[in-house]
Amino acid sequence: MSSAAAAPREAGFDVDLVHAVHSGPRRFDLRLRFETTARRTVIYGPSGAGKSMTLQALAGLLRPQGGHVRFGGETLFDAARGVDVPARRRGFGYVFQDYALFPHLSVRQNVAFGLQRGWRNPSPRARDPRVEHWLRRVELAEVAHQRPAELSGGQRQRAALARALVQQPRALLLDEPFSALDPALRRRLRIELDALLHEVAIPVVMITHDPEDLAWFGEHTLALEGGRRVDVVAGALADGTPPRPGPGAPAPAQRPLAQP
Ligand SMILES: Nc1ncnc2c1ncn2[C@@H]1O[C@H](COP(=O)(O)OP(=O)(O)OP(=O)(O)O)[C@@H](O)[C@H]1O
Repeated sequence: MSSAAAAPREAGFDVDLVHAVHSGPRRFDLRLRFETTARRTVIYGPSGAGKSMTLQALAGLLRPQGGHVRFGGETLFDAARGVDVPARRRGFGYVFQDYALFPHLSVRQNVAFGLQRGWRNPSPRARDPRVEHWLRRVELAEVAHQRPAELSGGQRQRAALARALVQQPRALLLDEPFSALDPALRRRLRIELDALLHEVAIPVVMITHDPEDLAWFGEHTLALEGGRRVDVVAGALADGTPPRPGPGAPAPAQRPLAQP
């Protein structure tokens, strides 16, 4: 269904970030270089490591002071050459930590917003087949008329994913996708997300501080601390598979999309 599914398998990131921020006497320096062609890259580290800054730089939501961001050989940002492709034109889906759904819009309008070019609200009466497809796919068709406040935490996450995926992104950027959920729900939603990612088959970069996310999704892991890559963070390896398998996770092919 998506052009994203046709993305070349070798499509990957080549990233070199140099960025410093100051807050009073405190200074934080991000110096991060990595390349990945993995389907699932997890940037893992404690609070304040620079994970959000990194993800925002990939998305085009933050303009680093130096370095470059390339995807599939295309330069999206290059400080030296003055290249900075706007976020909208990078072709990435972004799911925010708190999902950033519009509270005054229905679920259907929120998903349709992913297709908008401007800031006008999508019509509540419009029925775009791409929107309807994703509402069905993430099992939100029944609640499509409801507002985000009337959804469960899991449904809100699925609405945010649908809004990101409806635009047929060539990669998906996930900011701590489970942190807003209680622990019992996290496991179920990891299974759901895993199944969805298998289906859309586009590269995913996830940032997290949760070792369980690493175990589930860390095909390629970058451990980050104090704005730098490190070899080990809380038992995770810096450049490869996490040290232990998922928590009794079934094989991917057996993982169903859980019911709401
Ligand atoms: N606009 C800013 N001004 C000053 N300092 C900032 C700014 N944005 C981020 N920082 C600092 O930069 C560092 C990295 O922030 P970042 O949000 O990337 O961390 P993180 O790893 O995503 O943390 P968390 O897991 O808590 O979200 C932190 O020390 C933060 O306080």
